[in-house]
Amino acid sequence: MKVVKFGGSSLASGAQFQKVIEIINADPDRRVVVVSAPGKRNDADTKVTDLLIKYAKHPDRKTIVEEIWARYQEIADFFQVPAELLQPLKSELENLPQQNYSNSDFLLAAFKAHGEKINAQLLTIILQEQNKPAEFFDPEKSGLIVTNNPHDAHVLPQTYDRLADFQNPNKILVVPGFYGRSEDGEIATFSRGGSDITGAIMAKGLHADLYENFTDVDAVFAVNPQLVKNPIPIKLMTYRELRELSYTGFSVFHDEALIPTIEAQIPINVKNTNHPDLPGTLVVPEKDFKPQHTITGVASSKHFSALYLHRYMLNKEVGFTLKLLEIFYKYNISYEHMPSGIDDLTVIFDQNQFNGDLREQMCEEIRATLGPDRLEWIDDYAIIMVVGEGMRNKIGVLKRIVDPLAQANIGIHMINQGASRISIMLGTKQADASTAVKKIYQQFFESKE
Ligand SMILES: Nc1ncnc2c1ncn2[C@@H]1O[C@H](COP(=O)(O)OP(=O)(O)O)[C@@H](O)[C@H]1O
Ligand SMILES: N[C@@H](CC(=O)OP(=O)(O)O)C(=O)O
Repeated sequence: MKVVKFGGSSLASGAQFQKVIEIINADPDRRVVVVSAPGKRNDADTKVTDLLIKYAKHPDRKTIVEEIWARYQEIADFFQVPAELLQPLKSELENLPQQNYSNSDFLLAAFKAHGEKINAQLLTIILQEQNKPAEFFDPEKSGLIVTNNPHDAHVLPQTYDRLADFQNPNKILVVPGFYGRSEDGEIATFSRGGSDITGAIMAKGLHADLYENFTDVDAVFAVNPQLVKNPIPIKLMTYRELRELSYTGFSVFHDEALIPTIEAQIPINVKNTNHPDLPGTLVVPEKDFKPQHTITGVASSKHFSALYLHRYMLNKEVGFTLKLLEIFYKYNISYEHMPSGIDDLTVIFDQNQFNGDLREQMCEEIRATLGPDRLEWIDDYAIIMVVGEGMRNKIGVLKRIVDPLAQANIGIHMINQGASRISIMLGTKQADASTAVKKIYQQFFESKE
């Protein structure tokens, strides 16, 4: 059995829905279909999820509801869905402001989730009208239970016990991606792009043989195709390679979605809805992989800040890092990386965690508690990740990475090699990140060296 997930770009219009239905029909093993909300039809378009966020903020603006509904109506018209079958979906959208929510964050989460919920119900209706045994899977009623974080929920283990009950070889289960029911009974979404996570949860919970993730590109490429024209497609890669690259900017697959598939050792096939006959990218466990290139891919992410701390004899001081981590814990801040020297420590954070004067307060407490000789906050921080199982045991890889950066006059603030045996992480200024990625890609995939 295969779980298939279709991203927003694959479901952005009636014509795209038609391709999706052909893909489902082409393989009887495709029995669990996870859908995103309608995405962009062109560069100037707006994703339905973003329209729903606007709607949540201005629930009395009729024009926004009309704009959202028009997206679904266009799809329904393409398939000539009878109006009476659509009315309940339209009412569900219109009645969102009248429902009860425990606070404004859960209200926003519920509005966002309805992009997927209405799309899944619509696809179910269209398939049923075509005499297919489609059934809507309701994450709230069916027990896709997640933590109480309204916009960054995580699946809870009890979900997997319940999902096993949904195995049915005679049905096509249509599942809205992106959300679940929180422990307290409200809708909570995963982080943006999180329908990939739902697909992975369903694949693990229903013991799929393969998780097919359909999107709008032919494969996962060795570099973001928005940075380099026609980059080489990756045919085969490992879970951990994709996880490191997704984490650092390969937005084609959500980094958290790797976890359930790794736990269940289910291969992932990233494919293009517009060219379903192409093989796409197959993501597999390390045991099934033999590297073809020294590096598999290179990515960058620019949303980081760094805290630099200097204190002589740091290496001899028992409990320094413990106290620092306690302060992060108190302020509910997670950190991404912590490279250190004998008297120095750099802590790299996701910038998006710091609102208002939180950063100032936290730094003040660090000063007061730890008395560093120097404390510096660096807002302009990007991370470049060079990833490849093939880098292990190869001599001179670091030289090949840093040479083109030196030639391009790009300063490197940090290098972290060894923690993850299959990646080298570099810190640069945000303005240098894209050029650095292009130069590294050229070095490994275009130069003859
Ligand atoms: N290395 C990469 N390989 C392929 N696509 C990438 C890569 N890095 C970023 N992307 C972007 O990811 C996009 C697909 O992801 P996304 O927009 O989330 O699709 P979907 O709507 O299917 O969920 C592509 O259109 C591409 O611009
Ligand atoms: N619709 C949600 C979830 C999602 O996964 O979307 P997409 O498959 O279009 O990336 C979002 O925009 O974040």
